Amino acid sequence: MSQSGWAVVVPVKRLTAAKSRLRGALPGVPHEELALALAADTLRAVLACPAVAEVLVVTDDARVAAAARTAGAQVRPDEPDAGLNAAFRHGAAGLPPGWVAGLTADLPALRPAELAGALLAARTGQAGVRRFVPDAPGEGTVLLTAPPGIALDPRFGMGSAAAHTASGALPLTGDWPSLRRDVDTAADLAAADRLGLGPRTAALLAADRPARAAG
Ligand SMILES: Nc1nc2c(ncn2[C@@H]2O[C@H](COP(=O)(O)OP(=O)(O)OP(=O)(O)O)[C@@H](O)[C@H]2O)c(=O)[nH]1
Ligand SMILES: C=C(OP(=O)(O)O)C(=O)O
Repeated sequence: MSQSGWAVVVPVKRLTAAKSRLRGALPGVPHEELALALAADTLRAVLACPAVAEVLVVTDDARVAAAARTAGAQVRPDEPDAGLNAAFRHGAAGLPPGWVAGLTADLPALRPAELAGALLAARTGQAGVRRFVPDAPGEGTVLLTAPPGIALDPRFGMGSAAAHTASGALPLTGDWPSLRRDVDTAADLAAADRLGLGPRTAALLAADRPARAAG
């Protein structure tokens, strides 16, 4: 990895269990295909971001792992298999010293330039502190960053924006709608569609159109 580039840790749950709140959003598409497409479009954007030197996917899902490797990411097993924050810690622990970010894998509208903008803001703000980008509603977190020598210390989960603030991280409040648009529900997916979806998720929405029209 280059001295100046970011290492980005992206955990992805097993597709059979992932994105349960989204189940049924596309009635004509198997749920696992939708969960895979969300992650693949997220990874595509991260890998296309010029500020990113290395992408580390933490997953136990064989299809996600294969797609991630093909796209150019590294893959680590989901150890100790103790949830999202443990997966972030595991991924970050295997990285050389440097700027580290943790990003959720449910950002199918993500634009590389918006991620680059947030990562730049994280580096140019107050020195020595963790920074985070809240999700669109403002209660969750999509991106958490740590400077060299500072642990990522992830507090993702319900109410994570408040948890990250309480842990000493500072919010980044730039205009990055595609970064903030995580997809948990059918309404979120529609909002991401309005922003402009990545190609894998867009193709599934197009394929599902007859099923939705019939329903
Ligand atoms: N590796 C790994 N990734 C996880 C785990 N839990 C969540 N993630 C990932 O973290 C991101 C944000 O998680 P959530 O929005 O809670 O996703 P989710 O658990 O798949 O969704 P729901 O079932 O609807 O709660 C998604 O990209 C998930 O794939 C986990 O235990 N291990
Ligand atoms: C994981 C998070 O939430 P959600 O499950 O809503 O994506 C979070 O915002 O930290």
